[in-house]
Amino acid sequence: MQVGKRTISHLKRPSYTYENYRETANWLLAHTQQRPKVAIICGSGLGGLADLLENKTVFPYKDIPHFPHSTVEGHASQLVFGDLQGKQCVCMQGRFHFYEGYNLATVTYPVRVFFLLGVETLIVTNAAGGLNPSFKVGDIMLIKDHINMPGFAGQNPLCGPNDKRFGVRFPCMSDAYDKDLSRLAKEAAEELGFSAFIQQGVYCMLAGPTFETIAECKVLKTLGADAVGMSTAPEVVVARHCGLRVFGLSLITNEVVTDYESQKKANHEEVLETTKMRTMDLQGLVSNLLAKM
Ligand SMILES: O=P(O)(O)O[C@H]1O[C@H](CO)[C@@H](O)[C@H]1O
Ligand code: HPA
Repeated sequence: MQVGKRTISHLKRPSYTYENYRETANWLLAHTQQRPKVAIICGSGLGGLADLLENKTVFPYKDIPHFPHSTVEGHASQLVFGDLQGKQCVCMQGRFHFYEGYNLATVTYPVRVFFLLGVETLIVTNAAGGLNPSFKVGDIMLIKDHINMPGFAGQNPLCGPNDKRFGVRFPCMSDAYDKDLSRLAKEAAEELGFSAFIQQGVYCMLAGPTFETIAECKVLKTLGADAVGMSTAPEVVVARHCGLRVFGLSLITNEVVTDYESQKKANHEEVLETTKMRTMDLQGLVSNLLAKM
C-alpha cells in the first residue's frame, strides 16, 4: 500500500466537515458542465461500466480536493462524468474499502459529494462470493437487502454527530434497496435474455480483507445471506441517510468454500477473471435499466 503523505492523512482523518463535502462538490461543478442525477459505483473489476458513458469528462481522484484514492487492483482511481441513455451520470471507477485502512467517513465520502451535486439515484455494484447453493459463478444478484456486519460491531458510517443537512439521526433502513428500481432491473434483464443468470438476494458485508473461513460461511448462510463481500453496505447507509434511491447488484465471482474436504481457495485473481466474463452483460443491464428510469 502506498504510504504517501496524502494516503496517511486520509487514513488518520477522523471525519469531514460539511464544508469539505461542499468544496469537493463545488470544485466538480466548476470543472464540468454535467449535472448528474445518477451515480454509479463500480465494484472490483467492474470499472468497464464507465465505458458506457458518452461525452465523458474524467477526473483522477488525486486531482479532486479532499477525495481519497483506491489502492486495490481492479479499481482505477477516477471519477467519470458522462451521458448514458440520455441521462447525465457520474461513475466511480474505483471505490474505497474499510480494509484499505480508511475509516467509514472516507469510504463513503463520495456519496455525500454526489448528494451535493444533485444526484438522486445511486447504483452500487460489487463482486461477491456466492453463499446460496443455487447460485452459480457468473450469476448477477439484484440486491434485495444487506447485512451490515461491521455495523453490528459499531462500525456504522453514521456514528458520530449527525449533520441534519444530510439526514435524520435515526434513518430507516428497511427500505434500503428501491423496489421499483429492482423491478425495472428485472424487466431489463428479461428483455436482454438474462433470466438464466439473474438472482435476487441478501448481500452480507464483512470488513475483509481476509476471505471467509468455512465456519464463517456456514454462519452467514444460517443468517440468511446469499452473497458475501467487503463493501457496499456503508455506501448504501450513507446514501439512504441523505435520501438517495438505491439500486444494487452483486456479480457472483466465486463460490465460497463450505466443505473441509474442498481444495478450492478464494482468491482475488478468480474474482477479477469472472468480472471479465460478465462485463458486457453488466453493461447491457445497467444501460437498459437507465433507459427505463
Ligand atoms: O466489493 P468490491 O469492491 O466489488 O470488491 C470485492 O472484491 C474484493 C475481493 O476479491 C473485495 O474488495 C470485495 O469487496
Ligand atoms: N468473500 C468476500 N468478498 C468477496 C468474495 C468472497 O468470496 N468474492 C468477491 N468479494
